[in-house]
Order: sequence, then structure tokens, then C-alpha cells
Amino acid sequence: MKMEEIMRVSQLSKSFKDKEVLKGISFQVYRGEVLCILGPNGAGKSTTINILTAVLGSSGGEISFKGNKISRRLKDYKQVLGIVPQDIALYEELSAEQNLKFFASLYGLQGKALLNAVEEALEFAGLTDRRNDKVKTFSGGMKRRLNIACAIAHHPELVIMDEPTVGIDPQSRNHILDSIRKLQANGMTVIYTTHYMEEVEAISSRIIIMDHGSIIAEGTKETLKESIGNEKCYTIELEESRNVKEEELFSIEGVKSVKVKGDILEVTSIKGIENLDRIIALLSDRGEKIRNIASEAASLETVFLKLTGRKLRD
Ligand SMILES: Nc1ncnc2c1ncn2[C@@H]1O[C@H](COP(=O)(O)OP(=O)(O)OP(=O)(O)O)[C@@H](O)[C@H]1O
Repeated sequence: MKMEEIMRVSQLSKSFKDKEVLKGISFQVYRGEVLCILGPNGAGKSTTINILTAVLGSSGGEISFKGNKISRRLKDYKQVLGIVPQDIALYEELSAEQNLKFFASLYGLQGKALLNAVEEALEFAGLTDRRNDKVKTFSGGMKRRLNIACAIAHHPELVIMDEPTVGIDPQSRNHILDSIRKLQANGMTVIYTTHYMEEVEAISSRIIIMDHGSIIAEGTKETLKESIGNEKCYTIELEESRNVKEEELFSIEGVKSVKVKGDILEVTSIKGIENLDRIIALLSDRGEKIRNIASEAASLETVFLKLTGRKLRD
């Protein structure tokens, strides 16, 4: 499938006084994808997002949207953009419906189109039955959902979200992740920053990993995992007997290391070499009884650890 470029960021830099926060980052965004920007606190994610949404000016570099520099067509660009900021921006004294009407009307929607957009957005947020309640009576998760609904009611082409699930309950978080999949199914493009690995696993089409103001890796979940680890690990739980010799396992093609921890045998093996059946055959040949086998590939967490030398959440 040919990917259509919708946005191009070239050599984007930003300094606050003499502190260089973005060090000339470049990347593309393709239509219909969910691009996750992953990085620890202070990596420069919010600064990037704030520049992409034209809230903040850059110190250097260029951003083009559908071939035009955004600075030249700022009004048109903002019209097709949906922005979900890190902090909730809603009117507490207004109802869900009134908030939606207000935000959608900022994008020029009126009359029937406005009413339809509000109806659709209420449903999207799962708040149709709470439409007339004031926002101040809502839980954190409901506010987050409404915040997102306000950003997408006008059907933007590109939705930019800055850590929209921070500090909310798991149910609302799942609702938000589901709704991002829905946005994508409806043809929208999403840029999403997070420091939660599970979210990246759940929704990303592509990932950019940032650290200290630079992009340190880019790819899909699969390519990133492959780039660092071409190993898999079998955890084999045995009944008590211990007849098998470690060196015997090394005679099987692909086996790189064997560790024995009590009744557990940990075997790392090169990915792509299908040898589990041979391992099992050898074990049963030696009279071992297998209780359980689990196989695990490298995770995004390990990718991050290898690239930066530290955990994502310290
Ligand atoms: N207005 C500012 N003035 C000075 N320094 C700033 C300003 N805004 C951000 N920074 C610094 O820039 C760096 C990057 O911050 P940024 O908020 O972009 O990181 P982040 O990856 O979004 O982190 P978080 O997950 O905490 O939001 C940090 O060191 C931060 O202290």
C-alpha cells in the first residue's frame, strides 16, 4: 500500500534561552496512521506538539502540511486540525453539550451541521445521557473524553493529542484507546504522545522514540522490536526430575543460552529458527515432564532500554 504523506517536519529545533530542547528533528506523517511519539518526561514531546499545533514558534526548521508550509497557510491549517492538549480545556460551568457547541462553532459549524456534529461527538464520548450535566460534575475520565470530543467534532483531518490518558481510570483509558481506533477507521490521521508502552502497543501504526530532544528510533512495533532483538525466550517449567544436560540443548540449532532456575529452564534462541519441537523432543527423550511452556519476543520496553540505557518510567 502506498502511503500518502500528509505532513513533513524538517530539522525542527527549539531553544529556551540557551537550553536546546529540540535538536533538529525530522519526520513524516502519513494519512490514516496513528503516529505515536514515545519518550520519557522532558524528552521534548510536548514542545514538538506545541510547535506542530502552532501554539509555539520554533527556533528553526520547517513544517509542511500537504505540501504547504503551515506558517504560510496558518488559518487553513488550523481549520483541519484537532487539538487535544495535555491539560483539560473545558468550561466547568457549562454542560457537555454547551461545551461541544462552543468548540465546534469556533470552526465555523452552524445550524444543522453544528447540531449533527454535537450529537455525533456526544455519542463518540459516550456522554449522550449526560449531555445536560455541567462539566464540574464529571469524573476525570469523562472530562478527558469530552475534551477529545470537543477536538474532533468538526471532523479534522489531523488530530494531535498530548498524553490524553494521564491520570485517568482504566475504563476511560480503554474508551479513549477505542475511540482513537474509531477515528482512524473514519480516515483521520492521529499524532499521539505518551510515555505508556501499553498504549503504543495497542494503537500505533508507527512509532517515533524521542530522548533528549532527538529522535533516537523510528519504525513500527515489529521493526523496532526486530531492530534490537533477534532473540526469543522460552520459559519451560519442568516436573522435578533433572536428567537433561544443558550442553545437550546447545546442540539444537538456534539455541544461544540455557539457564536453569529450580524447575524452570530458560532457553534463548534465535528468532526465525523453529526449534521448539526439537527442544521438546529432547526433553521428553531424557524423561523430563513439561508442565508449561511460554515463549516471549523482545518487548518495546526492551527496545527502549537498549536504546537509552534506562527504563521509560523511572
Ligand atoms: N517554556 C519553557 N522554558 C524553559 N524550558 C522549557 C519550557 N518548556 C519546556 N521546557 C524544557 O524543555 C524540555 C522538554 O520539555 P517537554 O515538555 O517538551 O518534554 P515532554 O517530553 O513533553 O515531557 P512530559 O512528558 O513531561 O510532558 C524539558 O527539559 C523542559 O523543562
